[in-house]
Amino acid sequence: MSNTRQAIATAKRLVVKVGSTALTTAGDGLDVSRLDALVDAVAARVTGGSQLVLVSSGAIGAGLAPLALGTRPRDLATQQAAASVGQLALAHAYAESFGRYALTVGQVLLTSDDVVRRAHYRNAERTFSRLLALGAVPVVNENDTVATEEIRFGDNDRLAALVAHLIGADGLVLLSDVDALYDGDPRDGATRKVTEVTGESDIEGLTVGMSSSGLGTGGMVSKLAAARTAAAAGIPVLLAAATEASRALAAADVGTAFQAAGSRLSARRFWLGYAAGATGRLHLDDGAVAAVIGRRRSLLAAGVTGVDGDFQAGDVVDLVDPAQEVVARGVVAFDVAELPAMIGRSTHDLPAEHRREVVHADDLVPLRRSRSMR
Ligand SMILES: Nc1ncnc2c1ncn2[C@@H]1O[C@H](COP(=O)(O)OP(=O)(O)O)[C@@H](O)[C@H]1O
Ligand SMILES: N[C@@H](CCC(=O)OP(=O)(O)O)C(=O)O
Repeated sequence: MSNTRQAIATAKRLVVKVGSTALTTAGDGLDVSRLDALVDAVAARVTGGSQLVLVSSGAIGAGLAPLALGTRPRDLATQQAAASVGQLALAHAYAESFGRYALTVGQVLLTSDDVVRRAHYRNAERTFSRLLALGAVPVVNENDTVATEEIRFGDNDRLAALVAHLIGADGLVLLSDVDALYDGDPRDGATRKVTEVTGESDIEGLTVGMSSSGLGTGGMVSKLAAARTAAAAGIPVLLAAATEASRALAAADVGTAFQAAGSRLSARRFWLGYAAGATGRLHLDDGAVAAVIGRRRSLLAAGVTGVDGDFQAGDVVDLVDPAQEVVARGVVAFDVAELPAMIGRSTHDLPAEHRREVVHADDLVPLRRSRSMR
């Protein structure tokens, strides 16, 4: 049994995310028997003393049949209408199902603003901690009915990773219709199951694709990204089939386990690296990349080769290497209009009011993949 599976089996605080494909079918909408089976597994952990947040997709899928929509709509307005109908059905089904165990559920519908803006992030944190302290099971989804194309998370895998860090979870379980990560899309024939991911070398060269069902959104791409985000932030992750939820929550040898990086990122650094929205980009030369990523130094104007976007001092920006890969994120100390006159110049050549770091090391989170997973 891996350490990761053991950590999840004994986690005191846990986030479990279930995908649309595990709960709904296009023709029939919500499948209450599958939902009940999931709740059986989850309720066992809660009655056993764990605090658990359930992130559940399925609102759009559950709204299709009642609205006589045959397949998942492509346009946002119809998706929002389906989610409006489906979320009610979903919340009702969860309340009934957890009720079998005398457990109370609380619905939490989040938009990306609730985590992207730091003050809202803290507010969401308080809501979760109060609900958990009161013994309720928070059931989370994106607030699809009001989310516009621009502000959407779009996939609940990322939302689940963000919530896991937000509540200080000791584990994240991603449940889907597929039972593990494979080295290629299992629909394409012979593939090898990946059971343990301990670092980048375990996922290099994998072919990771989109959803097969037409109901799910991000496919394995978003699951892998979410698993890596959580693991990099110090949270062990297990990806498994929803039909094996009980076993997955009890350390059985199922699914793909993602080992957590040694240390847990602080709430502020996690928010900065993974939750905040970047409003611009700073382009770095190789020397600056080495200083910022390798030696964890502040970014100086001398190593910046270009800027784009529309940002002000205090905003979050992406730091991009010469190959255009985002290697870090940080809080920029200057407005976009101030930087063109400064870039490429040594700090001592700059006027006194500009003689400081462009991004201070304390406000910078490296994202480049190294031996550990980021
Ligand atoms: N390398 C891979 N390993 C496993 N599944 C993959 C891979 N590439 C693509 N997939 C597809 O991803 C799907 C799961 O994603 P999705 O349908 O979005 O699930 P959910 O609704 O649970 O979020 C699987 O059904 C599978 O067809
Ligand atoms: N918020 C949407 C689901 C979005 C989503 O991520 O779906 P999935 O890929 O099935 O987890 C809904 O409830 O229909």
